[in-house]
Amino acid sequence: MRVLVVGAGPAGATAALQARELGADVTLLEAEQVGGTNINRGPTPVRTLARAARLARDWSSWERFGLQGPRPVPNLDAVLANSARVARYAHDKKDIAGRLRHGGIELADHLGPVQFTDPHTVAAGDGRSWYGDRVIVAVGCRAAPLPVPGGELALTYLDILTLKALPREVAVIGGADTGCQIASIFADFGADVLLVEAGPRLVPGADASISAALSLAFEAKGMKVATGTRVQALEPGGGQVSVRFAPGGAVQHATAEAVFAAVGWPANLRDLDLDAAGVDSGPRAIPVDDYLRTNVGHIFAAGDVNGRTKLVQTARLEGRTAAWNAVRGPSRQMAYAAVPSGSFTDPEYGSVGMTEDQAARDHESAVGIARYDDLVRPVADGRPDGFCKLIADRRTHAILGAHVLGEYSAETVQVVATAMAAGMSVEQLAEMQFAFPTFTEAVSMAAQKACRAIGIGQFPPAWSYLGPEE
Ligand SMILES: Cc1cc2nc3c(=O)[nH]c(=O)nc-3n(C[C@H](O)[C@H](O)[C@H](O)COP(=O)(O)OP(=O)(O)OC[C@H]3O[C@@H](n4cnc5c(N)ncnc54)[C@H](O)[C@@H]3O)c2cc1C
Ligand SMILES: NC(=O)c1ccc[n+]([C@@H]2O[C@H](COP(=O)([O-])OP(=O)(O)OC[C@H]3O[C@@H](n4cnc5c(N)ncnc54)[C@H](O)[C@@H]3O)[C@@H](O)[C@H]2O)c1
Repeated sequence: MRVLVVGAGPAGATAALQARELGADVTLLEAEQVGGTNINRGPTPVRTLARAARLARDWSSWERFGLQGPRPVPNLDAVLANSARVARYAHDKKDIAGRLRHGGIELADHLGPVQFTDPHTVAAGDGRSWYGDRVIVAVGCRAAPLPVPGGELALTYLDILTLKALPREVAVIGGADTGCQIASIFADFGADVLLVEAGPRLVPGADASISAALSLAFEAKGMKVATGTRVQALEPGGGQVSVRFAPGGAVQHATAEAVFAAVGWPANLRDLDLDAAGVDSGPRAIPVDDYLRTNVGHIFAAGDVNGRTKLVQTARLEGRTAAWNAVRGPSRQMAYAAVPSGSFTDPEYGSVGMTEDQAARDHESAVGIARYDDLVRPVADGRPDGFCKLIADRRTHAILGAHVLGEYSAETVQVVATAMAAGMSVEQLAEMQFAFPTFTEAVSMAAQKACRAIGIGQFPPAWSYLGPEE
């Protein structure tokens, strides 16, 4: 069997490896460089940048720890070179392309966008074409343009990696995961930051408690946050960009040296010519069934392109699942109940499973909240602002979700994700030992509190908790 995989990000590269492992002849076609958004442009270099910004900001806490010294000054060229170094690591040190080829996968990269010419054939601009008995589309997404007058003046996350100087005033439009990340990085580098989100709260898909706490934390470090207001226009003037928006209905103009838009993440469908393959798509994604099949049975769509969850870890698992179903027939379904995710904003946030509002729709739920300042480690590390909220079903005691704001959020929710995947009950989680002193102890405390709310388990208040019980 011949399997064609289009796009070599985490979804496509994993799909190719899995299909090859199952014995298929595999061709992997990539417009640019193996690694996709993940390694080349998005999480990997931007996370490295966030680390530099965070180190710069940590200077403000030195005094509390009895340390003295001048404020560090970012050398932007060196900061960006380090981000590029980490992104290159996967290519230079791990040699992903070499390993794919060594594993027997025919890899054709730097092709420019390829397109369908019929339901089994994909062609590149140089005239070459490839046949597949099965085709896995894994072309990912891109930053949406800002659809307002002057929208072309806005930069995107891609432009951060080629900046020539750190802007002193930054406006970020779109306050979901990408926008919050960009805003937080520039704030930590010392810029004045305005963050504008059309929805009623930052990160509209997050648990409401995370959105509220994140807004407060951003404002506490000097950022301006405007929610419930859509940017209406951008205008140039005097080397700056003026941003028009209308919080509460009254029109306001803010100026910034640099404006970044993070207003959506539609799929890379433009160049694919899906019509030639008979594949139905919406404007932003290719719909798939639980086996990741499109409406055309032998064509699958994995990763961001199918619009389900837009995360690296899901892209990888969807790549494996699509390849399995392509080679062995539709026998593996995707499940999304325990997908952990986390941001590298300052403060970080992370989540897994249902939000409290979602849980309340179908469950009689109980909530346990552990505050970071009730634990030793966050206080010792000078990061006492944060919490872990754990949601459980009162009747079945199943763990429904967890939401964490503060240091190491993504690592902390991973513990809960593992417990959920293992089918543990909330009391089993509450009985577990957690290493001391760690941030993950928040999970233990939140689970014990959820048990107390349900009325199970007879847990005493944690011995180190000295304040009044809520
Ligand atoms: C700034 C930023 C930060 C992020 N941070 C995180 C994070 O911390 N954690 C997380 O889990 N996720 C994060 N994400 C999301 C993550 O990058 C994506 O979910 C992930 O990369 C999706 O993998 P994919 O394989 O579906 O697509 P991609 O990684 O986008 O790969 C798709 C590949 O297809 C290629 N391609 C496109 N069109 C064609 C064509 N016509 N022909 C051939 N090839 C084509 C592209 O060149 C690309 O290499 C972040 C995204 C951004 C933008
Ligand atoms: N750390 C992570 O895991 C991470 C980081 C970045 C992105 N991602 C993923 O990538 C995907 C894309 O995220 P994203 O944040 O780029 O896009 P998004 O589509 O999730 O959010 C875009 C935001 O822009 C707002 N918006 C749209 N038009 C606006 C306007 N005119 N004015 C003000 N606000 C406006 C929307 O209300 C929305 O909240 C998401 O699924 C996300 O989970 C993950």
